[in-house]
Amino acid sequence: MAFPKVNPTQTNAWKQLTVHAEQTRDRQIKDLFAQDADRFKKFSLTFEDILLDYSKNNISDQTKSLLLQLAEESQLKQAIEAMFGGEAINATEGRSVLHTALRNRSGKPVYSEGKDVMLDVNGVLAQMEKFSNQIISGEWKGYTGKAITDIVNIGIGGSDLGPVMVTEALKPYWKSNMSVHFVSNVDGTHIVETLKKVNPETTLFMIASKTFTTQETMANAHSARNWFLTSAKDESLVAKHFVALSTNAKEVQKFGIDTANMFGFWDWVGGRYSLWSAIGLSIACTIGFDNFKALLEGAYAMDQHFQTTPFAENIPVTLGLLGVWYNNFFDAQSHAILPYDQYMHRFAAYFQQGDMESNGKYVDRNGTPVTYSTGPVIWGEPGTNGQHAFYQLIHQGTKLIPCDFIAPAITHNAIGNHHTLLMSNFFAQTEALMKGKTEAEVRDEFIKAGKSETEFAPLVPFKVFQGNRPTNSILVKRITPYTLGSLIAMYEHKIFVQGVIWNIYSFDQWGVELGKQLASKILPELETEEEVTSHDSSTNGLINAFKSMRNISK
Ligand SMILES: O=P(O)(O)OC[C@H]1O[C@](O)(CO)[C@@H](O)[C@@H]1O
Repeated sequence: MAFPKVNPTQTNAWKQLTVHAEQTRDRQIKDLFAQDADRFKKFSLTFEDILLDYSKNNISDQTKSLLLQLAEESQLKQAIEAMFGGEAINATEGRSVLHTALRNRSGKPVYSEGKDVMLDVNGVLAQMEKFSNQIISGEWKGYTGKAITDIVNIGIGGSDLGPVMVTEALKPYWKSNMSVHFVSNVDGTHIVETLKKVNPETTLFMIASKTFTTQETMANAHSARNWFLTSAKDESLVAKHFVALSTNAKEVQKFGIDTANMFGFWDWVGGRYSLWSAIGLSIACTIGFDNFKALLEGAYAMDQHFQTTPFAENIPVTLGLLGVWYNNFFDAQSHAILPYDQYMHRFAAYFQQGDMESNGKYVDRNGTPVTYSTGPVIWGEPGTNGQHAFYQLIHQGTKLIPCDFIAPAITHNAIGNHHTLLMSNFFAQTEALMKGKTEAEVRDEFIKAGKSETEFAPLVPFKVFQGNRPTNSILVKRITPYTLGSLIAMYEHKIFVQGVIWNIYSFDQWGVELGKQLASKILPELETEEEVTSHDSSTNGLINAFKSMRNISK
């Protein structure tokens, strides 16, 4: 049975949190530390090699217990059971949500609306294992008998961002004879620039698309096929160089890929949750199947933690509730993800889709517009680059931006003292954001530097930091396939927790449809030279200006 639809604002916890937020708005996090020597111990959690320190937040025991009460009143427990139990919780698409089944390493069945899906899941994993071994060992040959050296994954959104993020994050695990490239944008530049780097004799194209109808992906796939055939000349050779990762066998066949070269998945895998499925084939062929399996295992371990750990010690639940606290009671509009690990440079971009496509909804599960704020804007860049770009606003701007700082204790590249330098910044930033710098401290600094009152007085206000900016620190031992799997699953479940509390459907994405519909209406209009009059004056004006600009003879 589906979990109940609870309007969060009608819960007792929400009402109490509203009052509590008013009373604690000006509370200083640094004072909370001064009052409690055990604060770090109290507000940090460990899971295997992951430490979450959430003590640098504007929370007390009372805040935590009210947030936990909100989770209870929102029926989060039932919602978690409904998801893992394969209920059709993606109601607007009539589907269950079972990316967790893709990494179920328990050997136990998982049911999607009554049917065990594990036979199919394990079947595709076996197919991926065999294939990735053939590619990496060089046993799979291209049309001139040479081994594959380059993989080009053609996909967009969830069929691109996950594989890009994971292959980048796990670069130290790449097999030495293999390179991977990603083409997503329909802008011809993306495919053209990629094709310049590869050789048709040694390149394998993975056409990654759940639906196999996505305009961008199909356009890129056709261009890649034409480019390949210019060299190979013979259509039958496509089989050696093109595979499909999809749920849609009919469209795969229509494109000309033999279904023997198709790696399937199912409609209960959301695009933005699909890197664990056949969509992860580019990952498996780059880091090897053993490492891909470790990624799944790390995610499975986090799934277990999420499913079985009491909410008070549950990492995704804690992160989700903290996000709700700032989003709904402090008007925070965005949330920054800041990995202090260069390899994780696409992590924030990955969760931009993961979070914003999931929780960017203004209609609740009853079909009624919500009266409260839902998903935040997710953004971020790796430290320390972000420090020299946008941290100014986080430290001294007018907006509250809760941040997650993520860093490994052990680097994959121990060169000089780089990692110690990096980590000193990691620790300093969260301390600075929390403590700030008072006027008295600023004045004291000037005085110690020998400056006179008349010299420094005008500068004082600019050098004050209010502090009290909340952060989570996520410290991991090392970024391994296993730990990365756990971290990704951690954020996936955080998103789920928030979607449940906001009473929205986190697993559909109707908001991307309107633009697609209008683009397909405009496309034929761009293919003629006729003046366009069917739109508003701005759109007409722009289209007509474009037509005249592109016409070089005019
Ligand atoms: O895998 P497909 O079907 O090509 O879809 C790609 C992406 O398009 C979307 O449907 C909408 O942007 C995403 O949810 C999805 O990840």
